[in-house]
Amino acid sequence: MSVLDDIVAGVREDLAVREAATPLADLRAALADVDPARDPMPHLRAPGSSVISEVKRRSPSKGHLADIPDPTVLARAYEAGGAAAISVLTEQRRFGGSLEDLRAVRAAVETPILRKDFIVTEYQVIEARAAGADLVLLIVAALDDDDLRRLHDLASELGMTVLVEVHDEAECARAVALGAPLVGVNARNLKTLAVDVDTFGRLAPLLPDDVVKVAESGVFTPDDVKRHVLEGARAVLVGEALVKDGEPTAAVRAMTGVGA
Ligand SMILES: O=P(O)(O)OC[C@@H](O)[C@@H](O)c1c[nH]c2ccccc12
Repeated sequence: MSVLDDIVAGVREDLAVREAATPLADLRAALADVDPARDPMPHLRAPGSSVISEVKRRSPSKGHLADIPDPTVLARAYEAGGAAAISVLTEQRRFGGSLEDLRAVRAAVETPILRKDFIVTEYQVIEARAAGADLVLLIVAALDDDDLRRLHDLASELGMTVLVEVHDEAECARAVALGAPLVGVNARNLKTLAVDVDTFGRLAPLLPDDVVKVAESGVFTPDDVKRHVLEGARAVLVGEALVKDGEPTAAVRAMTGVGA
Protein backbone atom coordinates (compact mmCIF):
# COMPACT_ATOMS: atom_id res chain seq x y z
CA MET A 1 0.00 0.00 0.00
CA SER A 2 1.35 3.48 -0.85
CA VAL A 3 1.78 6.11 1.87
CA LEU A 4 -1.18 8.00 0.42
CA ASP A 5 -3.43 4.90 0.49
CA ASP A 6 -2.36 4.27 4.04
CA ILE A 7 -3.14 7.84 5.14
CA VAL A 8 -6.51 7.78 3.36
CA ALA A 9 -7.41 4.47 5.08
CA GLY A 10 -6.82 6.11 8.48
CA VAL A 11 -8.76 9.20 7.42
CA ARG A 12 -11.73 7.02 6.44
CA GLU A 13 -11.70 5.29 9.85
CA ASP A 14 -11.71 8.61 11.71
CA LEU A 15 -14.40 9.89 9.36
CA ALA A 16 -16.67 6.93 10.16
CA VAL A 17 -16.59 7.94 13.85
CA ARG A 18 -17.59 11.54 13.05
CA GLU A 19 -20.31 10.42 10.64
CA ALA A 20 -21.80 8.24 13.36
CA ALA A 21 -21.81 11.20 15.76
CA THR A 22 -23.11 13.85 13.32
CA PRO A 23 -25.38 12.74 10.49
CA LEU A 24 -24.95 14.48 7.13
CA ALA A 25 -28.40 16.06 7.45
CA ASP A 26 -27.33 17.81 10.68
CA LEU A 27 -24.17 19.10 9.02
CA ARG A 28 -26.15 20.42 6.07
CA ALA A 29 -28.54 22.17 8.44
CA ALA A 30 -25.58 23.79 10.21
CA LEU A 31 -24.48 25.41 6.92
CA ALA A 32 -27.27 27.97 7.24
CA ASP A 33 -25.56 29.53 10.27
CA VAL A 34 -22.03 29.68 8.86
CA ASP A 35 -20.33 32.86 7.64
CA PRO A 36 -20.14 32.95 3.81
CA ALA A 37 -16.84 31.71 2.37
CA ARG A 38 -14.10 34.31 1.86
CA ASP A 39 -12.61 34.56 -1.63
CA PRO A 40 -8.80 34.22 -1.74
CA MET A 41 -8.48 34.70 -5.51
CA PRO A 42 -8.11 38.51 -5.69
CA HIS A 43 -5.19 38.38 -3.26
CA LEU A 44 -3.67 35.39 -5.06
CA ARG A 45 -3.93 37.14 -8.45
CA ALA A 46 -2.36 40.39 -7.19
CA PRO A 47 1.14 41.20 -8.49
CA GLY A 48 4.03 39.52 -6.73
CA SER A 49 4.12 36.32 -4.71
CA SER A 50 1.44 35.39 -2.18
CA VAL A 51 1.96 33.04 0.73
CA ILE A 52 -0.42 30.35 1.89
CA SER A 53 0.89 29.83 5.40
CA GLU A 54 0.32 26.49 7.04
CA VAL A 55 -0.49 25.43 10.60
CA LYS A 56 1.34 22.09 10.75
CA ARG A 57 2.49 20.25 13.88
CA ARG A 58 4.03 17.17 12.37
CA SER A 59 4.18 15.14 9.18
CA PRO A 60 4.86 11.55 8.14
CA SER A 61 8.13 12.57 6.50
CA LYS A 62 9.57 14.94 9.11
CA GLY A 63 7.92 13.78 12.34
CA HIS A 64 7.53 16.47 15.00
CA LEU A 65 7.78 20.03 13.66
CA ALA A 66 6.24 22.33 16.30
CA ASP A 67 3.88 22.04 19.28
CA ILE A 68 1.58 24.95 18.33
CA PRO A 69 -0.41 24.85 21.60
CA ASP A 70 -2.65 27.69 20.35
CA PRO A 71 -3.01 27.77 16.55
CA THR A 72 -4.77 31.15 16.70
CA VAL A 73 -1.54 32.79 17.90
CA LEU A 74 0.31 31.45 14.87
CA ALA A 75 -2.58 32.34 12.54
CA ARG A 76 -2.61 35.95 13.76
CA ALA A 77 1.13 36.12 13.18
CA TYR A 78 0.65 34.84 9.62
CA GLU A 79 -2.13 37.36 9.02
CA ALA A 80 0.05 40.21 10.30
CA GLY A 81 2.70 39.17 7.75
CA GLY A 82 0.20 39.44 4.90
CA ALA A 83 -0.64 35.78 4.24
CA ALA A 84 -3.07 35.36 1.32
CA ALA A 85 -4.61 32.33 3.01
CA ILE A 86 -3.94 30.14 6.02
CA SER A 87 -3.81 26.39 5.56
CA VAL A 88 -4.90 24.39 8.58
CA LEU A 89 -4.08 20.69 8.58
CA THR A 90 -7.09 18.85 9.99
CA GLU A 91 -5.79 15.30 9.58
CA GLN A 92 -5.25 13.89 13.08
CA ARG A 93 -3.16 10.73 12.91
CA ARG A 94 -0.16 11.83 10.86
CA PHE A 95 -0.29 15.61 11.05
CA GLY A 96 -1.71 16.22 14.54
CA GLY A 97 -4.44 18.54 13.29
CA SER A 98 -8.18 18.81 13.87
CA LEU A 99 -11.32 20.58 12.75
CA GLU A 100 -11.19 22.27 16.16
CA ASP A 101 -7.96 23.97 15.04
CA LEU A 102 -9.70 25.11 11.86
CA ARG A 103 -12.73 26.51 13.69
CA ALA A 104 -10.53 28.39 16.15
CA VAL A 105 -8.31 29.86 13.43
CA ARG A 106 -11.27 30.86 11.26
CA ALA A 107 -12.77 32.81 14.16
CA ALA A 108 -9.47 34.53 14.99
CA VAL A 109 -8.57 36.07 11.61
CA GLU A 110 -10.08 37.64 8.48
CA THR A 111 -7.77 35.71 6.13
CA PRO A 112 -9.36 32.91 4.06
CA ILE A 113 -8.79 29.45 5.57
CA LEU A 114 -7.89 26.28 3.67
CA ARG A 115 -8.92 22.91 5.05
CA LYS A 116 -5.83 20.79 4.39
CA ASP A 117 -6.81 17.15 4.59
CA PHE A 118 -7.28 14.04 2.53
CA ILE A 119 -10.77 14.70 1.22
CA VAL A 120 -12.40 11.72 -0.47
CA THR A 121 -16.10 12.09 0.38
CA GLU A 122 -18.85 14.70 0.12
CA TYR A 123 -19.26 14.54 3.87
CA GLN A 124 -15.77 15.99 4.36
CA VAL A 125 -16.48 18.86 1.95
CA ILE A 126 -19.69 19.80 3.79
CA GLU A 127 -17.93 19.33 7.12
CA ALA A 128 -15.20 21.73 5.94
CA ARG A 129 -17.71 24.47 5.12
CA ALA A 130 -19.68 23.86 8.32
CA ALA A 131 -16.41 24.39 10.25
CA GLY A 132 -15.88 27.66 8.37
CA ALA A 133 -13.38 26.62 5.69
CA ASP A 134 -13.11 28.99 2.71
CA LEU A 135 -10.99 26.65 0.61
CA VAL A 136 -10.55 22.90 0.41
CA LEU A 137 -7.67 20.87 -0.93
CA LEU A 138 -8.46 18.12 -3.42
CA ILE A 139 -5.54 15.78 -4.09
CA VAL A 140 -5.83 14.43 -7.63
CA ALA A 141 -3.78 11.35 -6.72
CA ALA A 142 -6.37 10.36 -4.11
CA LEU A 143 -9.42 10.62 -6.40
CA ASP A 144 -10.74 9.19 -9.64
CA ASP A 145 -12.05 11.66 -12.24
CA ASP A 146 -15.71 11.25 -11.25
CA ASP A 147 -15.05 11.89 -7.57
CA LEU A 148 -12.74 14.77 -8.37
CA ARG A 149 -15.47 16.44 -10.45
CA ARG A 150 -18.21 15.72 -7.91
CA LEU A 151 -16.24 17.04 -4.93
CA HIS A 152 -15.00 20.04 -6.91
CA ASP A 153 -18.55 20.96 -7.96
CA LEU A 154 -19.92 20.50 -4.46
CA ALA A 155 -17.23 22.73 -2.92
CA SER A 156 -17.90 25.37 -5.58
CA GLU A 157 -21.65 25.23 -4.94
CA LEU A 158 -20.92 25.89 -1.27
CA GLY A 159 -18.95 28.98 -2.31
CA MET A 160 -15.55 27.55 -1.52
CA THR A 161 -12.43 27.79 -3.63
CA VAL A 162 -10.75 24.50 -4.50
CA LEU A 163 -6.99 24.05 -4.46
CA VAL A 164 -6.37 21.11 -6.79
CA GLU A 165 -3.09 19.35 -6.00
CA VAL A 166 -0.97 17.60 -8.62
CA HIS A 167 2.36 15.75 -8.50
CA ASP A 168 3.08 14.70 -12.06
CA GLU A 169 2.27 15.21 -15.74
CA ALA A 170 -0.74 12.90 -15.82
CA GLU A 171 -2.28 14.62 -12.80
CA CYS A 172 -1.70 18.03 -14.45
CA ALA A 173 -3.68 16.87 -17.46
CA ARG A 174 -6.54 15.80 -15.16
CA ALA A 175 -6.51 19.18 -13.36
CA VAL A 176 -6.61 20.98 -16.72
CA ALA A 177 -9.53 18.81 -17.90
CA LEU A 178 -11.36 19.73 -14.70
CA GLY A 179 -10.90 23.44 -15.51
CA ALA A 180 -9.44 24.13 -12.07
CA PRO A 181 -8.54 27.84 -11.65
CA LEU A 182 -6.19 27.20 -8.69
CA VAL A 183 -3.65 24.39 -8.92
CA GLY A 184 -0.93 23.45 -6.45
CA VAL A 185 2.10 21.49 -7.55
CA ASN A 186 3.33 19.45 -4.59
CA ALA A 187 7.06 18.84 -4.84
CA ARG A 188 6.77 15.99 -2.35
CA ASN A 189 6.54 12.60 -3.99
CA LEU A 190 3.67 10.81 -2.27
CA LYS A 191 5.25 7.41 -2.73
CA THR A 192 8.73 8.14 -1.42
CA LEU A 193 7.92 11.36 0.53
CA ALA A 194 11.08 12.90 -0.95
CA VAL A 195 10.94 16.53 -2.09
CA ASP A 196 12.20 17.33 -5.59
CA VAL A 197 12.40 21.11 -5.90
CA ASP A 198 12.51 20.84 -9.71
CA THR A 199 8.94 19.50 -9.79
CA PHE A 200 7.22 22.90 -10.00
CA GLY A 201 9.39 24.12 -12.86
CA ARG A 202 8.78 20.88 -14.75
CA LEU A 203 4.98 20.90 -14.39
CA ALA A 204 4.07 24.62 -14.44
CA PRO A 205 4.39 24.92 -18.27
CA LEU A 206 1.72 22.19 -18.61
CA LEU A 207 -0.88 24.40 -16.91
CA PRO A 208 -2.73 27.20 -18.76
CA ASP A 209 -1.52 30.80 -18.26
CA ASP A 210 -4.67 31.91 -16.46
CA VAL A 211 -4.42 29.16 -13.84
CA VAL A 212 -3.13 30.48 -10.51
CA LYS A 213 -0.20 28.19 -9.73
CA VAL A 214 0.96 27.39 -6.23
CA ALA A 215 4.34 25.84 -5.45
CA GLU A 216 3.89 23.49 -2.47
CA SER A 217 6.44 21.88 -0.17
CA GLY A 218 10.14 22.40 0.38
CA VAL A 219 9.95 26.22 0.23
CA PHE A 220 12.20 27.69 2.94
CA THR A 221 13.58 31.05 1.87
CA PRO A 222 12.67 34.16 -0.17
CA ASP A 223 15.15 32.88 -2.76
CA ASP A 224 13.13 29.66 -3.08
CA VAL A 225 10.04 31.84 -3.62
CA LYS A 226 11.84 33.91 -6.24
CA ARG A 227 12.85 30.81 -8.14
CA HIS A 228 9.25 29.54 -8.22
CA VAL A 229 7.92 32.97 -9.24
CA LEU A 230 10.32 32.94 -12.19
CA GLU A 231 8.98 29.48 -13.03
CA GLY A 232 5.40 30.83 -13.06
CA ALA A 233 4.19 30.57 -9.47
CA ARG A 234 1.76 33.16 -8.07
CA ALA A 235 1.88 31.67 -4.62
CA VAL A 236 3.80 29.32 -2.37
CA LEU A 237 2.36 27.03 0.30
CA VAL A 238 4.75 26.91 3.24
CA GLY A 239 4.56 24.82 6.39
CA GLU A 240 7.77 23.65 8.02
CA ALA A 241 9.82 26.80 7.44
CA LEU A 242 7.13 28.97 9.05
CA VAL A 243 6.18 26.82 12.03
CA LYS A 244 9.85 26.50 12.97
CA ASP A 245 10.63 30.20 12.50
CA GLY A 246 10.65 32.20 15.72
CA GLU A 247 9.34 35.19 13.77
CA PRO A 248 6.58 33.90 11.51
CA THR A 249 5.24 37.37 10.71
CA ALA A 250 8.58 38.52 9.34
CA ALA A 251 9.05 35.21 7.54
CA VAL A 252 5.70 35.50 5.73
CA ARG A 253 6.37 39.14 4.90
CA ALA A 254 9.77 38.29 3.41
CA MET A 255 8.16 35.73 1.08
CA THR A 256 5.31 38.06 0.04
CA GLY A 257 5.44 40.37 -2.98
CA VAL A 258 8.51 38.72 -4.48
CA GLY A 259 8.65 39.52 -8.20
CA ALA A 260 6.06 42.34 -8.00
O1 LIG B 1 6.17 21.81 5.24
P1 LIG B 1 6.42 22.18 3.81
O2 LIG B 1 7.54 21.42 3.15
O3 LIG B 1 6.54 23.68 3.65
O4 LIG B 1 5.10 21.74 2.99
C1 LIG B 1 3.86 22.39 3.16
C2 LIG B 1 2.77 21.69 2.32
O5 LIG B 1 3.09 21.76 0.97
C3 LIG B 1 2.60 20.24 2.72
O6 LIG B 1 2.23 20.26 4.08
C4 LIG B 1 1.55 19.52 1.90
C5 LIG B 1 1.31 19.66 0.56
N1 LIG B 1 0.28 18.88 0.19
C6 LIG B 1 -0.16 18.20 1.26
C7 LIG B 1 -1.23 17.31 1.39
C8 LIG B 1 -1.48 16.81 2.61
C9 LIG B 1 -0.71 17.14 3.72
C10 LIG B 1 0.35 18.03 3.61
C11 LIG B 1 0.62 18.58 2.38
